[in-house]
Amino acid sequence: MILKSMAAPAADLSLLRHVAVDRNRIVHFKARDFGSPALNRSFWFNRETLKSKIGIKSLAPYQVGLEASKKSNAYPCGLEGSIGLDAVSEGELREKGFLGLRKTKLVCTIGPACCTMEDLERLALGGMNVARLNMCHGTREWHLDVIRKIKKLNEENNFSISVMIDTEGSQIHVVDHGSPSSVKVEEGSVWLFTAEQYNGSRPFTLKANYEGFSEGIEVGDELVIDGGMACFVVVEKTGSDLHCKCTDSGLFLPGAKFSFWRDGKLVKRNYELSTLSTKDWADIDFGISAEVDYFALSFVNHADSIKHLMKYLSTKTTKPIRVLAKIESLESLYNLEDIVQASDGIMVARGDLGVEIPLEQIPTVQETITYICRQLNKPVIVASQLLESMVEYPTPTRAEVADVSEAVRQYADALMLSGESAIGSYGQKALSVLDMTSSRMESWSREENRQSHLNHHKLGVSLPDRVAEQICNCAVDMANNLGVDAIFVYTKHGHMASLLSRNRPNPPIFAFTDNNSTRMAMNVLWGVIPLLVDLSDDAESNISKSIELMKSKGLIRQEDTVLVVSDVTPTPTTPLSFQSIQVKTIV
Ligand SMILES: Nc1ncnc2c1ncn2[C@@H]1O[C@H](COP(=O)(O)OP(=O)(O)O)[C@@H](O)[C@H]1O
Ligand SMILES: C=C(OP(=O)(O)O)C(=O)O
Ligand SMILES: [K+]
Ligand SMILES: [Mg+2]
Repeated sequence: MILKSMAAPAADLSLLRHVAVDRNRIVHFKARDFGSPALNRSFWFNRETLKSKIGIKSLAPYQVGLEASKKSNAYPCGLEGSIGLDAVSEGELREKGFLGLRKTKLVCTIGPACCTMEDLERLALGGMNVARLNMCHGTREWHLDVIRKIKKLNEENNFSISVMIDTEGSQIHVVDHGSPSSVKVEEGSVWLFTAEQYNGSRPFTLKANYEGFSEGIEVGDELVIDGGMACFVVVEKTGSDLHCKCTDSGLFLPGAKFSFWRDGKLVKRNYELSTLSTKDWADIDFGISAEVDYFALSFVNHADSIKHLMKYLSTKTTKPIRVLAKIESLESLYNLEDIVQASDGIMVARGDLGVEIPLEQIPTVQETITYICRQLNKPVIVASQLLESMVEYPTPTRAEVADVSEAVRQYADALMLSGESAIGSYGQKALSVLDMTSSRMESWSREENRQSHLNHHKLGVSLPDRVAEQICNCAVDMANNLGVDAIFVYTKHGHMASLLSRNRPNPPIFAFTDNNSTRMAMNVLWGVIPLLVDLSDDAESNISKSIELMKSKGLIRQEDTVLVVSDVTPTPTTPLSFQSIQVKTIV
């Protein structure tokens, strides 16, 4: 499939790394040099461009497919004005056509390395769908400033970037180890772990943030720093202080997290810490007043904390804010289905998960969580260390690219950057690596027809719910079998869009809504492109209006086929409302 290292005949193609053609007749060019923003991602050309640029002969095995293509995949520029589609999706659609739209959503953690207006704009143009603010770091003023910038960009540049607040949560960690940066730990050295105030004059002393940190811990227990950055054995316990001898040398990073192990199993100890601390509640209030779109709740152990927060939100604001549960503790894995059911979505927070479960279990746990989320129709974000080496280096390791590809192959809804964007020097490049890698894996999955192997647990209980679910399952089957260009759906709360997305269709799902919260919430749904439009009570007129608008902008064209899932408006003669699937060929 990949036509490797083609000798590029034209000078401006000399940077091409490889050329690939997929079965959708999309030709991908990859830049050799990530340094050029213009060549920083795959390119899609139509066959005319191909002929003139590199000579169609060199693509002989694919010529039939290319010639048979009923139209080029690139779209001409149309009229100005808004049709409720964000500028980035519109640009991508024009450049790449329907099948060129990336399905996997991208979340970027905003930190000091990417918080100017220009940085945020570049991330938006690079494909960021959601900006994540981690309340573990920075002040509320700093976060508010970022939120305001994002909202301004959304308004002025017609972007659609959602804002996510990620709570600090209650977790035991090191607050002071005597140095502002990392400290090397030598094998055999004995360290004092204490919750007491520590003046920094004693060497080998660490202060923990919670006085009960050593409750239930015994001499002989193993103490693991950050999931393996260094290991100790507890050699003495005096009061709540622990004297620990290093058995495996390594590093203490600022804010290092630690876990205790006995007989190869995690020692459970911090249940009494509530998932939401006093500071977290204040951060939640901050998020409500800043009108964010999602809360990601750290260290959720039980569904109750999600329900509690949702109830609180319903009394505090009329704007729906979606609540995502971060799966990052051993305890949460015991209650996984309940947590997934209770939340609006999940984040596989592999950073802290790796402190609580053995690292080799993370890939299978990730796959299980991703699977359960799709079964229960909840979006899932795979997070942490996807491209960790890019915090420092301009290219990822091969293994990191393989990790990203695996998450996409598992059909995760979204991928997240942490330090890569927050503090790294190559945040935009990291984003473009996610963009390229996910696009490539998505097209491979389509070629392999992998989504046909997805089988689904039945969700609906009531008849209307079961009907909606069946309509969406069948609609996706039809859309794939007919090879339609796009799916259109009209949705108030995003439910129908999510039921379509759950089936991971080949064509993109254009989800029209008149509710801005729904629009922003759909930014984490796989393959869904949200559009904010005025919707009337007349479903048929909504359909024709949206098709006409898209057509007038040159975004859909004659011969394009659209599969439309919509409600049918009740009339005096047919007072029942029901849903329909229609296939429309644009004339
Ligand atoms: N708002 C911020 N201010 C300063 N530094 C930040 C901010 N957000 C993130 N960072 C930095 O980026 C790193 C990676 O982000 P993240 O994964 O969210 O946090 P952590 O590593 O604490 O789990 C953090 O360790 C921190 O150094
Ligand atoms: C995403 C995570 O949470 P945080 O960065 O807040 O620790 C994680 O632990 O992987
Ligand atoms: K956090
Ligand atoms: Mg975490």
